Amino acid sequence: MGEEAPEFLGNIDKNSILGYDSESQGYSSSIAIGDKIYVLGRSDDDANSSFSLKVFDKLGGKWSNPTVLGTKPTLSKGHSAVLINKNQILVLKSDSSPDECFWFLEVDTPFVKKQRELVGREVVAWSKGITGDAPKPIVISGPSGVGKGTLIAKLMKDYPTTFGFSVSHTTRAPREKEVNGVHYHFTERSIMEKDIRDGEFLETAAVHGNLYGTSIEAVEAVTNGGKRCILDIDVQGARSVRASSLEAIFIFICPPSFDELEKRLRSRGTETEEQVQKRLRNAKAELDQGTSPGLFDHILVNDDLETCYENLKKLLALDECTDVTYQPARENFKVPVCHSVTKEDHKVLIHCGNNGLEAETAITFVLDLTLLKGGAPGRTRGLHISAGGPLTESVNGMGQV
Ligand SMILES: Nc1nc2c(ncn2[C@@H]2O[C@H](COP(=O)(O)OP(=O)(O)O)[C@@H](O)[C@H]2O)c(=O)[nH]1
Ligand SMILES: Nc1ncnc2c1ncn2[C@@H]1O[C@H](COP(=O)(O)OP(=O)(O)O)[C@@H](O)[C@H]1O
Repeated sequence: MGEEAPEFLGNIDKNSILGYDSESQGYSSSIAIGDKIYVLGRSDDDANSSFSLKVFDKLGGKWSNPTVLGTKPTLSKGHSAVLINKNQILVLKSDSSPDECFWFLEVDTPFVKKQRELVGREVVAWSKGITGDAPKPIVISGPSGVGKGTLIAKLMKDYPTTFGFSVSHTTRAPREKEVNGVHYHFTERSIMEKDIRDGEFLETAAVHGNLYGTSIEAVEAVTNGGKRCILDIDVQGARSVRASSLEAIFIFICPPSFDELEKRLRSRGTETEEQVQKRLRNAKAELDQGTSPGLFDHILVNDDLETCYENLKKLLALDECTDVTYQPARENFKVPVCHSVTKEDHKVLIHCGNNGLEAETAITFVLDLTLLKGGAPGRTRGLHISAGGPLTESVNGMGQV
Protein backbone atom coordinates (compact mmCIF):
# COMPACT_ATOMS: atom_id res chain seq x y z
CA MET A 1 0.00 0.00 0.00
CA GLY A 2 1.27 3.44 -0.89
CA GLU A 3 1.51 6.24 1.64
CA GLU A 4 -0.64 9.31 1.39
CA ALA A 5 0.71 12.55 -0.03
CA PRO A 6 -0.04 15.69 2.01
CA GLU A 7 -3.16 17.52 0.90
CA PHE A 8 -1.28 20.53 -0.44
CA LEU A 9 0.35 18.35 -3.05
CA GLY A 10 -3.02 17.69 -4.63
CA ASN A 11 -2.96 20.11 -7.57
CA ILE A 12 0.72 20.28 -8.09
CA ASP A 13 2.07 21.59 -11.36
CA LYS A 14 5.45 22.63 -12.65
CA ASN A 15 5.58 25.75 -10.48
CA SER A 16 6.30 25.92 -6.83
CA ILE A 17 3.39 25.20 -4.50
CA LEU A 18 3.59 26.40 -0.93
CA GLY A 19 1.83 24.78 1.95
CA TYR A 20 2.01 24.08 5.64
CA ASP A 21 3.62 20.77 6.37
CA SER A 22 2.57 19.50 9.79
CA GLU A 23 5.39 16.98 9.96
CA SER A 24 8.13 19.54 9.49
CA GLN A 25 6.08 22.27 11.25
CA GLY A 26 6.88 24.89 8.68
CA TYR A 27 6.02 26.04 5.21
CA SER A 28 7.29 23.85 2.44
CA SER A 29 7.55 24.21 -1.28
CA SER A 30 6.99 21.38 -3.67
CA ILE A 31 8.04 20.85 -7.24
CA ALA A 32 6.79 18.09 -9.50
CA ILE A 33 9.19 16.58 -12.02
CA GLY A 34 7.84 13.62 -13.96
CA ASP A 35 6.45 11.13 -11.48
CA LYS A 36 8.27 12.62 -8.53
CA ILE A 37 7.43 15.47 -6.19
CA TYR A 38 10.31 17.17 -4.39
CA VAL A 39 9.24 18.72 -1.09
CA LEU A 40 11.55 21.22 0.58
CA GLY A 41 11.00 21.90 4.24
CA ARG A 42 12.71 22.59 7.52
CA SER A 43 15.35 20.37 9.05
CA ASP A 44 16.64 20.98 12.54
CA ASP A 45 19.06 18.09 12.43
CA ASP A 46 22.13 20.28 12.27
CA ALA A 47 23.10 23.35 14.23
CA ASN A 48 22.33 25.78 11.42
CA SER A 49 18.89 24.46 10.50
CA SER A 50 19.02 23.72 6.82
CA PHE A 51 16.51 22.67 4.21
CA SER A 52 15.24 19.13 4.40
CA LEU A 53 14.16 17.27 1.32
CA LYS A 54 11.63 14.50 0.85
CA VAL A 55 10.66 12.93 -2.44
CA PHE A 56 7.19 11.54 -3.14
CA ASP A 57 7.00 8.93 -5.88
CA LYS A 58 3.53 9.26 -7.42
CA LEU A 59 3.74 5.86 -9.12
CA GLY A 60 4.81 3.88 -6.07
CA GLY A 61 2.91 6.17 -3.67
CA LYS A 62 5.96 6.26 -1.39
CA TRP A 63 8.07 8.90 0.33
CA SER A 64 11.85 8.65 0.33
CA ASN A 65 14.72 10.65 1.82
CA PRO A 66 17.36 10.94 -0.89
CA THR A 67 21.10 11.16 -0.30
CA VAL A 68 21.80 14.90 -0.39
CA LEU A 69 25.25 15.92 -1.65
CA GLY A 70 26.94 19.31 -1.34
CA THR A 71 26.63 22.13 1.18
CA LYS A 72 22.97 22.67 2.03
CA PRO A 73 21.50 26.18 2.23
CA THR A 74 20.71 27.39 5.73
CA LEU A 75 17.16 28.53 6.37
CA SER A 76 16.01 32.08 5.84
CA LYS A 77 12.77 33.88 6.71
CA GLY A 78 11.22 32.60 3.52
CA HIS A 79 11.98 30.91 0.27
CA SER A 80 10.50 30.07 -3.09
CA ALA A 81 11.32 27.39 -5.60
CA VAL A 82 10.92 27.06 -9.35
CA LEU A 83 11.77 24.38 -11.86
CA ILE A 84 14.26 25.84 -14.34
CA ASN A 85 14.75 22.73 -16.47
CA LYS A 86 13.92 19.06 -16.08
CA ASN A 87 17.06 18.51 -14.01
CA GLN A 88 17.28 21.52 -11.73
CA ILE A 89 15.21 23.45 -9.20
CA LEU A 90 16.13 27.02 -8.34
CA VAL A 91 15.55 27.89 -4.67
CA LEU A 92 15.54 31.56 -3.68
CA LYS A 93 16.13 32.53 -0.08
CA SER A 94 14.53 35.81 0.93
CA ASP A 95 16.23 38.51 2.98
CA SER A 96 19.65 37.16 2.03
CA SER A 97 22.71 38.70 0.40
CA PRO A 98 23.02 38.11 -3.38
CA ASP A 99 25.48 35.30 -2.75
CA GLU A 100 23.30 33.51 -0.23
CA CYS A 101 20.09 33.97 -2.16
CA PHE A 102 20.32 31.55 -5.10
CA TRP A 103 20.63 27.79 -4.64
CA PHE A 104 20.31 25.11 -7.27
CA LEU A 105 18.99 21.69 -6.38
CA GLU A 106 20.17 19.26 -9.03
CA VAL A 107 17.92 16.22 -9.31
CA ASP A 108 19.02 14.64 -12.58
CA THR A 109 22.14 16.36 -13.94
CA PRO A 110 24.97 14.15 -15.31
CA PHE A 111 26.82 14.51 -11.98
CA VAL A 112 23.74 13.40 -10.01
CA LYS A 113 23.12 10.49 -12.40
CA LYS A 114 26.71 9.31 -11.93
CA GLN A 115 26.52 9.56 -8.13
CA ARG A 116 23.13 7.77 -8.17
CA GLU A 117 24.71 4.86 -10.02
CA LEU A 118 27.46 4.69 -7.42
CA VAL A 119 25.20 5.00 -4.40
CA GLY A 120 22.42 2.82 -5.83
CA ARG A 121 19.61 5.03 -4.54
CA GLU A 122 17.98 8.45 -5.05
CA VAL A 123 20.57 11.26 -5.00
CA VAL A 124 20.25 15.04 -5.28
CA ALA A 125 22.96 17.71 -5.05
CA TRP A 126 23.00 21.35 -3.96
CA SER A 127 25.04 24.00 -5.71
CA LYS A 128 25.20 27.59 -4.51
CA GLY A 129 24.74 30.28 -7.13
CA ILE A 130 27.07 33.25 -7.21
CA THR A 131 26.69 36.48 -9.11
CA GLY A 132 29.10 37.47 -11.86
CA ASP A 133 31.75 35.33 -13.49
CA ALA A 134 34.02 33.76 -10.87
CA PRO A 135 37.30 32.43 -12.29
CA LYS A 136 37.46 28.75 -13.20
CA PRO A 137 39.07 26.12 -10.95
CA ILE A 138 42.51 24.91 -12.07
CA VAL A 139 43.49 21.27 -12.61
CA ILE A 140 47.23 20.56 -12.60
CA SER A 141 48.50 17.15 -13.71
CA GLY A 142 51.85 15.67 -14.61
CA PRO A 143 54.10 12.73 -13.79
CA SER A 144 55.45 12.15 -10.32
CA GLY A 145 58.46 14.37 -9.61
CA VAL A 146 57.82 16.90 -12.39
CA GLY A 147 57.29 19.76 -9.93
CA LYS A 148 53.48 20.10 -9.61
CA GLY A 149 53.61 20.41 -5.83
CA THR A 150 56.47 22.92 -6.00
CA LEU A 151 54.63 25.14 -8.49
CA ILE A 152 51.35 24.96 -6.55
CA ALA A 153 53.13 25.78 -3.27
CA LYS A 154 54.61 28.90 -4.92
CA LEU A 155 51.19 30.01 -6.18
CA MET A 156 49.59 29.47 -2.78
CA LYS A 157 52.40 31.37 -1.05
CA ASP A 158 52.28 34.36 -3.42
CA TYR A 159 48.46 34.49 -3.69
CA PRO A 160 47.12 33.09 -0.42
CA THR A 161 43.71 34.73 -0.62
CA THR A 162 43.19 34.05 -4.33
CA PHE A 163 43.83 30.30 -4.37
CA GLY A 164 42.75 27.42 -2.20
CA PHE A 165 44.06 23.87 -2.51
CA SER A 166 41.62 21.01 -2.92
CA VAL A 167 42.86 18.56 -0.28
CA SER A 168 42.53 15.07 -1.76
CA HIS A 169 42.01 11.80 0.06
CA THR A 170 44.61 9.09 -0.36
CA THR A 171 45.36 5.62 0.98
CA ARG A 172 49.12 6.09 0.59
CA ALA A 173 51.21 6.56 3.72
CA PRO A 174 52.13 10.14 4.66
CA ARG A 175 55.65 11.35 3.81
CA GLU A 176 57.74 12.80 6.59
CA LYS A 177 56.72 16.45 6.20
CA GLU A 178 53.15 15.86 5.08
CA VAL A 179 50.36 16.99 7.39
CA ASN A 180 47.00 15.24 7.51
CA GLY A 181 44.26 17.60 6.31
CA VAL A 182 46.76 19.98 4.69
CA HIS A 183 48.56 17.97 2.01
CA TYR A 184 46.11 15.06 1.95
CA HIS A 185 43.41 13.48 4.03
CA PHE A 186 45.21 10.20 4.76
CA THR A 187 42.74 7.39 5.06
CA GLU A 188 42.24 3.63 5.11
CA ARG A 189 41.31 1.83 1.91
CA SER A 190 38.13 0.28 3.40
CA ILE A 191 36.95 3.67 4.68
CA MET A 192 37.68 5.38 1.37
CA GLU A 193 35.91 2.62 -0.57
CA LYS A 194 32.82 3.11 1.60
CA ASP A 195 32.96 6.90 1.14
CA ILE A 196 33.19 6.35 -2.64
CA ARG A 197 30.09 4.12 -2.50
CA ASP A 198 28.32 6.84 -0.49
CA GLY A 199 28.84 9.29 -3.37
CA GLU A 200 31.23 11.59 -1.50
CA PHE A 201 33.76 11.94 -4.33
CA LEU A 202 33.87 14.04 -7.46
CA GLU A 203 36.47 11.68 -8.91
CA THR A 204 38.76 8.89 -7.77
CA ALA A 205 41.61 6.93 -9.35
CA ALA A 206 44.06 4.18 -8.52
CA VAL A 207 47.53 5.71 -8.96
CA HIS A 208 50.87 3.97 -8.30
CA GLY A 209 49.01 1.26 -6.34
CA ASN A 210 47.05 3.59 -4.03
CA LEU A 211 43.62 5.19 -4.12
CA TYR A 212 43.36 8.95 -4.58
CA GLY A 213 40.23 11.07 -4.80
CA THR A 214 38.80 14.56 -4.75
CA SER A 215 35.88 14.77 -2.36
CA ILE A 216 32.94 17.03 -3.10
CA GLU A 217 33.58 18.62 0.28
CA ALA A 218 37.19 19.44 -0.63
CA VAL A 219 36.11 21.45 -3.66
CA GLU A 220 33.23 23.11 -1.83
CA ALA A 221 35.41 24.09 1.14
CA VAL A 222 37.58 26.13 -1.24
CA THR A 223 34.81 27.63 -3.33
CA ASN A 224 32.66 28.45 -0.29
CA GLY A 225 35.60 30.47 1.01
CA GLY A 226 35.46 32.53 -2.20
CA LYS A 227 38.79 31.16 -3.42
CA ARG A 228 39.85 29.72 -6.74
CA CYS A 229 40.27 25.99 -6.40
CA ILE A 230 43.51 24.23 -7.43
CA LEU A 231 43.40 20.46 -7.94
CA ASP A 232 46.62 18.40 -8.15
CA ILE A 233 45.32 15.18 -9.71
CA ASP A 234 46.51 12.53 -12.16
CA VAL A 235 45.49 12.19 -15.81
CA GLN A 236 42.59 9.80 -15.06
CA GLY A 237 41.25 12.28 -12.51
CA ALA A 238 41.61 15.11 -15.02
CA ARG A 239 39.52 13.10 -17.48
CA SER A 240 36.76 12.60 -14.88
CA VAL A 241 36.78 16.28 -13.96
CA ARG A 242 36.58 17.18 -17.66
CA ALA A 243 33.38 15.13 -17.83
CA SER A 244 31.94 16.86 -14.74
CA SER A 245 30.38 20.31 -14.54
CA LEU A 246 33.39 21.82 -12.77
CA GLU A 247 34.51 23.58 -15.98
CA ALA A 248 38.12 23.93 -14.96
CA ILE A 249 41.28 25.01 -16.79
CA PHE A 250 43.44 21.93 -17.39
CA ILE A 251 47.23 22.30 -17.26
CA PHE A 252 49.72 19.50 -17.84
CA ILE A 253 53.29 19.88 -16.55
CA CYS A 254 56.06 18.13 -18.52
CA PRO A 255 59.68 17.51 -17.56
CA PRO A 256 62.42 18.80 -19.91
CA SER A 257 63.56 15.17 -20.29
CA PHE A 258 62.92 11.74 -18.81
CA ASP A 259 66.41 11.71 -17.25
CA GLU A 260 65.72 14.98 -15.47
CA LEU A 261 62.39 13.59 -14.17
CA GLU A 262 64.21 10.57 -12.75
CA LYS A 263 66.85 12.82 -11.17
CA ARG A 264 64.18 14.98 -9.45
CA LEU A 265 62.22 12.02 -8.22
CA ARG A 266 65.34 10.44 -6.70
CA SER A 267 66.66 13.67 -5.23
CA ARG A 268 63.33 14.29 -3.49
CA GLY A 269 64.13 11.16 -1.52
CA THR A 270 60.57 10.40 -0.47
CA GLU A 271 60.11 7.04 -2.24
CA THR A 272 61.74 3.63 -2.00
CA GLU A 273 63.61 2.35 -5.06
CA GLU A 274 60.68 0.09 -5.90
CA GLN A 275 58.24 3.03 -5.72
CA VAL A 276 60.55 5.18 -7.84
CA GLN A 277 60.61 2.44 -10.50
CA LYS A 278 56.82 2.17 -10.47
CA ARG A 279 56.39 5.95 -10.76
CA LEU A 280 58.86 6.12 -13.65
CA ARG A 281 57.06 3.31 -15.49
CA ASN A 282 53.73 5.10 -15.01
CA ALA A 283 55.26 8.42 -16.07
CA LYS A 284 55.66 7.15 -19.66
CA ALA A 285 51.93 6.49 -20.05
CA GLU A 286 51.04 9.76 -18.28
CA LEU A 287 53.29 11.76 -20.59
CA ASP A 288 51.70 10.07 -23.62
CA GLN A 289 48.17 10.79 -22.44
CA GLY A 290 48.90 14.25 -21.08
CA THR A 291 50.48 15.52 -24.27
CA SER A 292 47.97 13.99 -26.69
CA PRO A 293 45.39 16.51 -27.91
CA GLY A 294 41.98 17.04 -26.32
CA LEU A 295 42.37 16.69 -22.57
CA PHE A 296 44.61 19.54 -21.47
CA ASP A 297 44.19 23.20 -22.39
CA HIS A 298 47.85 24.06 -21.74
CA ILE A 299 51.12 22.19 -21.55
CA LEU A 300 53.99 23.75 -19.60
CA VAL A 301 57.56 22.44 -19.57
CA ASN A 302 59.10 22.71 -16.12
CA ASP A 303 62.76 23.15 -17.03
CA ASP A 304 63.88 26.23 -15.14
CA LEU A 305 61.50 26.56 -12.17
CA GLU A 306 61.23 30.36 -12.20
CA THR A 307 60.55 30.46 -15.96
CA CYS A 308 57.86 27.78 -15.65
CA TYR A 309 56.27 29.62 -12.71
CA GLU A 310 56.19 32.89 -14.68
CA ASN A 311 54.55 31.05 -17.61
CA LEU A 312 51.99 29.52 -15.27
CA LYS A 313 51.15 32.95 -13.83
CA LYS A 314 50.86 34.36 -17.34
CA LEU A 315 48.35 31.79 -18.48
CA LEU A 316 46.34 32.36 -15.30
CA ALA A 317 46.47 36.11 -16.05
CA LEU A 318 48.25 36.73 -12.74
CA ASP A 319 51.24 38.65 -14.06
CA GLU A 320 49.84 42.07 -13.14
CA CYS A 321 47.38 40.92 -10.55
CA THR A 322 47.64 41.41 -6.82
CA ASP A 323 46.42 38.80 -4.39
CA VAL A 324 42.67 39.20 -4.07
CA THR A 325 39.76 37.00 -3.14
CA TYR A 326 37.18 36.96 -5.89
CA GLN A 327 34.52 39.56 -5.11
CA PRO A 328 31.18 38.68 -6.66
CA ALA A 329 29.34 41.51 -8.40
CA ARG A 330 27.55 43.35 -5.60
CA GLU A 331 24.25 43.75 -7.32
CA ASN A 332 21.62 45.87 -5.61
CA PHE A 333 19.47 42.92 -4.89
CA LYS A 334 17.61 41.39 -1.98
CA VAL A 335 14.45 39.35 -2.25
CA PRO A 336 11.86 40.38 0.35
CA VAL A 337 9.96 37.69 2.24
CA CYS A 338 6.88 38.41 0.16
CA HIS A 339 7.75 37.54 -3.40
CA SER A 340 6.83 35.13 -6.12
CA VAL A 341 8.88 33.55 -8.84
CA THR A 342 7.99 32.39 -12.34
CA LYS A 343 9.92 31.04 -15.30
CA GLU A 344 9.46 32.32 -18.82
CA ASP A 345 11.56 30.91 -21.66
CA HIS A 346 15.16 31.24 -20.51
CA LYS A 347 14.48 33.72 -17.75
CA VAL A 348 13.39 33.56 -14.14
CA LEU A 349 11.22 36.48 -13.06
CA ILE A 350 11.31 37.37 -9.39
CA HIS A 351 8.33 39.51 -8.48
CA CYS A 352 8.99 41.42 -5.27
CA GLY A 353 6.58 43.47 -3.19
CA ASN A 354 3.56 42.03 -4.95
CA ASN A 355 1.23 41.72 -1.98
CA GLY A 356 -0.94 44.55 -3.32
CA LEU A 357 -0.06 46.93 -0.50
CA GLU A 358 3.12 48.24 -2.02
CA ALA A 359 2.21 48.33 -5.68
CA GLU A 360 4.17 51.53 -6.34
CA THR A 361 7.39 49.95 -5.07
CA ALA A 362 6.88 46.53 -6.64
CA ILE A 363 9.74 45.37 -8.79
CA THR A 364 10.57 42.41 -10.98
CA PHE A 365 14.12 41.10 -11.12
CA VAL A 366 15.17 39.02 -14.09
CA LEU A 367 17.71 36.19 -13.92
CA ASP A 368 19.11 35.13 -17.29
CA LEU A 369 19.39 31.33 -17.29
CA THR A 370 21.39 31.17 -20.53
CA LEU A 371 24.47 32.58 -18.77
CA LEU A 372 24.66 29.98 -15.99
CA LYS A 373 27.83 27.90 -15.77
CA GLY A 374 29.25 25.20 -13.54
CA GLY A 375 27.10 23.49 -10.92
CA ALA A 376 27.42 20.66 -8.44
CA PRO A 377 29.95 19.86 -7.13
CA GLY A 378 30.91 23.47 -6.49
CA ARG A 379 29.13 26.63 -7.38
CA THR A 380 26.81 27.67 -10.16
CA ARG A 381 28.50 30.70 -11.68
CA GLY A 382 27.41 33.43 -14.06
CA LEU A 383 24.31 34.74 -12.30
CA HIS A 384 23.33 38.02 -13.90
CA ILE A 385 20.32 39.81 -12.46
CA SER A 386 18.69 42.85 -13.99
CA ALA A 387 16.03 44.99 -12.34
CA GLY A 388 12.92 46.42 -13.91
CA GLY A 389 11.74 48.94 -11.29
CA PRO A 390 12.35 50.39 -7.81
CA LEU A 391 13.71 48.11 -5.11
CA THR A 392 11.76 47.39 -1.96
CA GLU A 393 13.13 45.46 0.95
CA SER A 394 10.42 46.15 3.50
CA VAL A 395 7.39 44.30 2.27
CA ASN A 396 5.76 42.19 4.95
CA GLY A 397 4.68 38.73 4.04
CA MET A 398 4.39 35.15 5.05
CA GLY A 399 7.51 33.26 6.02
CA GLN A 400 7.65 30.08 4.04
CA VAL A 401 10.00 27.90 6.00
N1 LIG B 1 42.82 11.28 -9.59
C1 LIG B 1 43.44 11.83 -8.55
N2 LIG B 1 44.76 11.90 -8.52
C2 LIG B 1 45.35 12.48 -7.46
C3 LIG B 1 44.62 13.04 -6.40
N3 LIG B 1 45.47 13.56 -5.50
C4 LIG B 1 46.71 13.36 -5.99
N4 LIG B 1 46.65 12.70 -7.17
C5 LIG B 1 47.72 12.30 -8.07
O1 LIG B 1 48.32 11.13 -7.59
C6 LIG B 1 49.65 11.07 -8.04
C7 LIG B 1 50.54 10.68 -6.90
O2 LIG B 1 50.56 11.71 -5.95
P1 LIG B 1 51.60 11.67 -4.75
O3 LIG B 1 51.56 10.32 -4.11
O4 LIG B 1 51.36 12.85 -3.88
O5 LIG B 1 53.00 11.72 -5.47
P2 LIG B 1 53.75 12.83 -6.34
O6 LIG B 1 53.00 13.09 -7.61
O7 LIG B 1 55.06 12.20 -6.60
O8 LIG B 1 53.88 14.07 -5.51
C8 LIG B 1 49.94 12.44 -8.64
O9 LIG B 1 49.84 12.31 -10.05
C9 LIG B 1 48.84 13.32 -8.13
O10 LIG B 1 48.53 14.35 -9.05
C10 LIG B 1 43.19 12.95 -6.48
O11 LIG B 1 42.46 13.41 -5.62
N5 LIG B 1 42.67 12.34 -7.56
N1 LIG C 1 62.25 23.19 -12.31
C1 LIG C 1 62.85 22.41 -11.42
N2 LIG C 1 64.16 22.19 -11.47
C2 LIG C 1 64.77 21.39 -10.58
N3 LIG C 1 64.16 20.76 -9.57
C3 LIG C 1 62.82 20.94 -9.46
C4 LIG C 1 62.11 21.76 -10.37
N4 LIG C 1 60.80 21.75 -10.00
C5 LIG C 1 60.71 20.94 -8.92
N5 LIG C 1 61.92 20.47 -8.59
C6 LIG C 1 62.25 19.52 -7.50
O1 LIG C 1 61.84 18.22 -7.96
C7 LIG C 1 61.34 17.43 -6.89
C8 LIG C 1 59.91 16.98 -7.24
O2 LIG C 1 59.06 18.10 -7.21
P1 LIG C 1 57.57 18.00 -6.69
O3 LIG C 1 57.02 19.36 -6.65
O4 LIG C 1 57.55 17.20 -5.42
O5 LIG C 1 56.91 17.13 -7.85
P2 LIG C 1 55.46 16.51 -8.01
O6 LIG C 1 54.56 17.22 -7.04
O7 LIG C 1 55.10 16.75 -9.42
O8 LIG C 1 55.62 15.06 -7.70
C9 LIG C 1 61.40 18.30 -5.64
O9 LIG C 1 62.54 17.95 -4.92
C10 LIG C 1 61.51 19.72 -6.20
O10 LIG C 1 62.21 20.58 -5.31
